[in-house]
Amino acid sequence: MRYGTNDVLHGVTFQARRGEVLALLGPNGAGKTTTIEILEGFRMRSAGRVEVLGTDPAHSDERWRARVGVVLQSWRDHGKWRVRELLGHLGSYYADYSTELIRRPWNPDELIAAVGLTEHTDKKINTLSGGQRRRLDVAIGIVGRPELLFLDEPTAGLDPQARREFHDLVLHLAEKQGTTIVLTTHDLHEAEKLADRILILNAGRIVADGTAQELAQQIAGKDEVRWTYGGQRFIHQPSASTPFVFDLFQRYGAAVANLEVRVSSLEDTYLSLVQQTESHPSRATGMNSSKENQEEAAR
Ligand SMILES: Nc1ncnc2c1ncn2[C@@H]1O[C@H](COP(=O)(O)OP(=O)(O)OP(=O)(O)O)[C@@H](O)[C@H]1O
Repeated sequence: MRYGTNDVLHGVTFQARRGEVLALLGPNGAGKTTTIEILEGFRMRSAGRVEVLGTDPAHSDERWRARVGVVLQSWRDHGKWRVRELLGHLGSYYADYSTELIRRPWNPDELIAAVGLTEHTDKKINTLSGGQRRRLDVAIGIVGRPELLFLDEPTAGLDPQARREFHDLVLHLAEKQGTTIVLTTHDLHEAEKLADRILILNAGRIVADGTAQELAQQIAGKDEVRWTYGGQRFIHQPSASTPFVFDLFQRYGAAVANLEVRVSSLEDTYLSLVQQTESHPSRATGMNSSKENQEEAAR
């Protein structure tokens, strides 16, 4: 993707599998929204090949659009409509695309309950709070029971309870309804909790691709063991913390006090990957762990 003379995506290559929750992480301006807008068919790419549900989104039709759900970063419209009225209306566009397997649209009352807006069914949209509005955005995105759902920072502005309910909804859609979900987020815990696979983008390049555990393994030796012995404080970063701690106790027994083992978190991995590729941009593709990407790099 190029804006004017500015290349903002460079060789971004990945695949989302059916029923998978894929999270795109990356600092501000990394290219997450641009990537998903290209996949949604909202933005024309400058070059490259894209296939979504078997179709190039740049040449998609209504039938394809009915199978895709989109929750944008912000969407302000229809302020005077009421919640149920708007969902009923938007849902009606999907009725023609109902199939034996996927009944479209989602019943408005069931959908409203699923996103936790039952108390606000008859409220005008411009009277909803920011978080209630975000729940409605999600309802609008899934009203057509999409096979593939794009969520751009879906939980920004949600309170902890709404966030948890939203997580349950995403897991339900993926596990029970087989919906493929591609989401962007700045919340690493959210990515870890929801995503089967995480892509980290930095400055328009994929710098990592794998499960949270695989990404953590790429940054080896980051566990931190802290303890005190004889009144002195020690900190060590062993390559494997369990044998290290075992050895520590074998040597010093109960004299080891205040023991803490801090296992490297996705946040550590993320920061480390982003910092490494900032100082050594050429390392970016080498950090890519997915098979497809390694094959792509080899080609
Ligand atoms: N319409 C546009 N014209 C020119 N440049 C753009 C346009 N939209 C985005 N960009 C640039 O493309 C790059 C990627 O932006 P994008 O919005 O995809 O990032 P992001 O990872 O989604 O960021 P954020 O986390 O802040 O939402 C940025 O450098 C941005 O300035």
